[in-house]
Amino acid sequence: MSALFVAGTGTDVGKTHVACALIRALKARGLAVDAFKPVVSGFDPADPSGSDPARLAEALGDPAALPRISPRRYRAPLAPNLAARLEGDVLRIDDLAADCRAALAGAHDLLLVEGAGGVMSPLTDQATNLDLIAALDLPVLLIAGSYLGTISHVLTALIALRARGVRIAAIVMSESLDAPDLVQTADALRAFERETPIFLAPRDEAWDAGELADHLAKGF
Ligand SMILES: Nc1ncnc2c1ncn2[C@@H]1O[C@H](COP(=O)(O)OP(=O)(O)OP(=O)(O)O)[C@@H](O)[C@H]1O
Ligand SMILES: C[C@H](N)[C@H](N)CCCCCC(=O)O
Ligand SMILES: [Mg+2]
Repeated sequence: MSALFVAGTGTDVGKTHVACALIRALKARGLAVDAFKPVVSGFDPADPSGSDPARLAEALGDPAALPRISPRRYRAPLAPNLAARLEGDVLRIDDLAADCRAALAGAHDLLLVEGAGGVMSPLTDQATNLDLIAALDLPVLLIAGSYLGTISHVLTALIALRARGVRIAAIVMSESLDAPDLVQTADALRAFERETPIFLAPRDEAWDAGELADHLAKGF
């Protein structure tokens, strides 16, 4: 195992939620897991508790890891390049890729790299999450919601990823609020996507990512 890029079909679909559950499941299986989110926006330094890096750090069991997990943290809840510019920073894809490569060089069985927004969301003024995924040549764990409309978003993301030769390790459909039936939606997606395994993440306190962890532990 080495690293997975946790990409979303959009923002707020469940990337961090699934990544945290996967971290817990892999740690429970004795694997050395780490996480990295190259840039986070919507980050409140006065109250970082609900932020992506804080949640990832908590799942790792290392709350002090927050600044290491996300070295580039911006306040505005906007695309990273816009949020950074409001604070006088200009994000460059080469810098983000270099940060990710440094994290990849760390000691772990598996590193989860979480993007920002969806596959085609901008990270810089000229580069998207997909450009970073391609630059790093990482396989993707694609996270989708289960809201009405998600099937188009998943299939579109898959086309974009495959157009750049990106390998997809698995798809996780994370149950959205006020959404149609999760199982029915996943079955409807499977009718169009037969190549990649699709795992469900129901909105259930008892759910854990054990099945996904076991699948990934076999290699991807
Ligand atoms: N399966 C689920 N069960 C319970 N809560 C969920 C589930 N999926 C997502 N959520 C909740 O939905 C919200 C958005 O999820 P999350 O923060 O993981 O999205 P994201 O894709 O990481 O967003 P961003 O693009 O900001 O990184 C969070 O409050 C999260 O806890
Ligand atoms: C602030 C939010 N939670 C994410 N971190 C950033 C989402 C950027 C989406 C950009 C876009 O695709 O329009
Ligand atoms: Mg997130």
